[in-house]
Amino acid sequence: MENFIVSARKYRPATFASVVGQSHITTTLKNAILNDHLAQAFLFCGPRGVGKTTCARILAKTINCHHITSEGEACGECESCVAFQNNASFNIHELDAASNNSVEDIRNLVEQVRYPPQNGKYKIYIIDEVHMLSNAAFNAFLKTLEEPPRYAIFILATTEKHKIIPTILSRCQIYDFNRIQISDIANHLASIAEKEGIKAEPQALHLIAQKADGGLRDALSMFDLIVTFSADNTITYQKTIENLHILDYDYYFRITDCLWQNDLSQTLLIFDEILKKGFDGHLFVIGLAEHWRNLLVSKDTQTIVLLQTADEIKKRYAEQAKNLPLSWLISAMNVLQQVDIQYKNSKNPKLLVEIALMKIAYLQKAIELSQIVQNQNFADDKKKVPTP
Ligand SMILES: Nc1ncnc2c1ncn2[C@@H]1O[C@H](COP(=O)(O)OP(=O)(O)OP(=O)(O)O)[C@@H](O)[C@H]1O
Ligand SMILES: [Zn+2]
Repeated sequence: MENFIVSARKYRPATFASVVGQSHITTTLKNAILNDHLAQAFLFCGPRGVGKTTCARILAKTINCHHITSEGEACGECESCVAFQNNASFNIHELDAASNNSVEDIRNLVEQVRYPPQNGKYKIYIIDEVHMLSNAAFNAFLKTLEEPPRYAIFILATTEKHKIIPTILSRCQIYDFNRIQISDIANHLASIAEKEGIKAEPQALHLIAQKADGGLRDALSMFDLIVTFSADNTITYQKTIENLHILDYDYYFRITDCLWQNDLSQTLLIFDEILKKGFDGHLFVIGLAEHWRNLLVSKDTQTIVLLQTADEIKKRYAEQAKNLPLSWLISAMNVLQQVDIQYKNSKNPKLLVEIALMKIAYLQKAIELSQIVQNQNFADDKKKVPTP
């Protein structure tokens, strides 16, 4: 049987151009390479799995390439590039500071820095999770970082920039990596699915992208998980919600319809069904609030761009949003927001949500009633004879 290679490894970008969603960084790096304006110490900051190590490796490969392209990319064919691609280059050293954070580990690294590269121009040292280095290790490293030999380049990476001491920060050029946009992740997954001959429903890929919360590595792991469970090489919406234990959008659409139509009993039954399926009540409240936020942005042709979901679902949002007045949506969201705040301290959170749903189910009646009262008062005022 063919060995299964996880997608995150198989599809690690080999060029700056194939890095998703970090063009502010890749463009700057390419320009620095083309203008021969490289810093000697970089700090790559940002959430997990967004391309920090990937960019560090591409940078390492590119600056040692013998035929850098006019776009600032490595040629991928020269001796140095081939060595990098086969993990056989002596010019790249990676240290995971999460597990090698002692003074000894850093001393070994500093010792290596003294030897110039035998082939190629630069030796690159990538120190991942650099915030995990012990204080003593940091101090042992500072001197080297301050006066590195000309051929040495350090790329420090961290998910927790605030833990990096100012003396290190001030010596590095700092690059902040973004969380990757849902649509960019979904498109990337779609292109991988195509290469792998996997049929994937766009809605399913959007769902994975949403759940990944901006991290491409996490998105790829979820993608692999669903493929593994799928006997027929397909990724459907249904399989995705089951595997990732996500509440089906359909519940939010249905409960919103019931609430708007004052159908309290159906609303409570749906909520009960959701809890019985093992979903958390608080997550349901947050999910419903998000659903209404999506309805709100769908009401306006300008804000609809803020709706990051598959086209099919977009149509459904637009359809539901059409029937719901803005005033109702805003009042309903206010009620829900109170539940969100009170949920954690409530002794009976289920009842808290039920009461909120009851209030919302009668919101329209309350709005109508207050309008009737207002109109009545207005009519009464008009009838009043002004006092002389
Ligand atoms: N921006 C991106 N574009 C394309 N693929 C990406 C990107 N970010 C992450 N990946 C995928 O996720 C894998 C892991 O990414 P990488 O190791 O570069 O993340 P990282 O930001 O260094 O994460 P960590 O902080 O956990 O070390 C890559 O092999 C690649 O498949
Ligand atoms: Zn090359």
